[in-house]
Amino acid sequence: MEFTEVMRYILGIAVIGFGSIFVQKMCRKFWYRYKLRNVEGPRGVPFLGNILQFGSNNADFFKAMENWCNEFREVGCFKLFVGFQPVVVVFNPYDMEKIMQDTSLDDKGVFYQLYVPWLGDGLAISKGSKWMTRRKLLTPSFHFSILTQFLPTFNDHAQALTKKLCTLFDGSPLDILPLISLCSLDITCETIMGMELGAQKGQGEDYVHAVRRLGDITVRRIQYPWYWNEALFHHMSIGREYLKCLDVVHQTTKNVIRERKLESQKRDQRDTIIDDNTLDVRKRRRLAFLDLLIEVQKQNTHFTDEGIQEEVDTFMFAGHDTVSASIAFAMYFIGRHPAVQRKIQEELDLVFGNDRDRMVTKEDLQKLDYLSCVMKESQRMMTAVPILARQLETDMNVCGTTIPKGTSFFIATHWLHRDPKQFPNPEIFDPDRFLLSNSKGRHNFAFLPFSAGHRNCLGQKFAIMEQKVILSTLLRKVELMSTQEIKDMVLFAGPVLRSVEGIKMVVTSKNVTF
Ligand code: HEM
Repeated sequence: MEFTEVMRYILGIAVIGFGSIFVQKMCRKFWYRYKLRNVEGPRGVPFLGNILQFGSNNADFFKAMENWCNEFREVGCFKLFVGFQPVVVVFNPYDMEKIMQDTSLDDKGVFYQLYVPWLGDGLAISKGSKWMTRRKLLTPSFHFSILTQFLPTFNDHAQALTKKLCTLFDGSPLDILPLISLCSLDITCETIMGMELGAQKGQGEDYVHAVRRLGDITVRRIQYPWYWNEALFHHMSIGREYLKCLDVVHQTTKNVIRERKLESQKRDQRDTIIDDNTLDVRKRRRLAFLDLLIEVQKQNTHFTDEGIQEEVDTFMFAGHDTVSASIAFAMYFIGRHPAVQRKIQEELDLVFGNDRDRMVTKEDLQKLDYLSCVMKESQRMMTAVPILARQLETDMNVCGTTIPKGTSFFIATHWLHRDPKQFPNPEIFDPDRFLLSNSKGRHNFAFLPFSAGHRNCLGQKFAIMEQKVILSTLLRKVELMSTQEIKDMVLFAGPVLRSVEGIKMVVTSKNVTF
């Protein structure tokens, strides 16, 4: 056979191959369109679905979601097509309850697969027996009584942050988020990984930046199927940037693991903490999260280095980016509402008296009720993880119809939290709506900043404790003022909620010494 004939032959096979895949996908899409005919949604175009309406960046996508959620507010759900993939966006409490309580709905789906190069098949992404075994293993490390052992670490880094904010700020508005991220990264590294990173002292900025870019780029990939193929993606400029960031992040976590393993070997030699082969709960509790994984690996050869790496990457990310966004937005709202700031101050005066330096104790945490309401209201207005995803493995009855298996859900908690039936005047910041007396009659699934059900946030108590310690330390020493209007904030999810211009604030020290 001549060369041109061979080429023609190969080309023919390729055309038939791609053609049949294309026809198959089109038939599948028509089938989904038929099955989802009772769910309203914006009109898309053939092949691309609604992709062209997503705009050219993550902020445009967020705005498009906002407009659609407003348009379909009455029904509380709508459908989209991301290329050939059918998606139902849900943001009403009734369907939320069904989704969150269905323990068989375990698959985070095609979109979360794009997080795998970064987070591996760790706790946030895995499913089935792998997820269940790991969740069972790790849950005791997040019990309230264990977390209170971290209070000295929370306090130390909260005080370092306060000092930094007081010295850096000179009366002009500055973006507070980068400083809070470094503080939160220090806390995550020390409490979860058992290692001092020194991010507030200048280490780790490259890690924080790389995590941000990985998040932004992954959300971008979710919107555009032409970024989904790994091999092709790695040859694009955005893909090359992604790989560089991946390297920074994985090198950082590998170093942490290496150091802790060395430490563990030394400990074994000293034969102090772990003195037999049974990891009973009491002993687990004395171990940092990463040390626990290392000890488990010693006794279970199936638990590989890769297994440790994916959990470390998951917790390093989940533990710092969400918390720092939540704290920064809470500071923003406090800075915009002087009356709220005064009320917090009164509560702090009651709990701490004139003592602006005292460490926050677990008893203090339980007394800071108004601060809790402020944190909740801030999470309602600016939901740190604004959209979650799932994929149906069996048909499910939601949105008043049967949604066929294979459909993805976008669980849009940011817009769930703006339901005027559950939160009258949802655009008004009002912490009092979370007072016990004002919460009566509200649907149990109307407020889900940490998700709910079996896949809820494992770090919820950790996050609340960290936020309370940082805010109550900070607000005893500084006054906050936000100059930015909320309506001027351009928001985007990457995957944690952020503002394009950062969160600009004026921080004024209350004439205190450090
Ligand atoms: C304010 C801070 C935080 C918020 C708003 C938040 C929110 C969430 C949400 C909404 C989910 C569900 C994600 C999904 O279903 O796709 C989740 C899962 C998770 N979060 Fe958090 N989170 C926070 C802090 C933390 C912290 C501090 C840690 C750990 C130290 C953590 C660890 C996790 C893990 C491991 C999962 C996956 C749980 C599973 O699937 O079993 N989170 N978080």
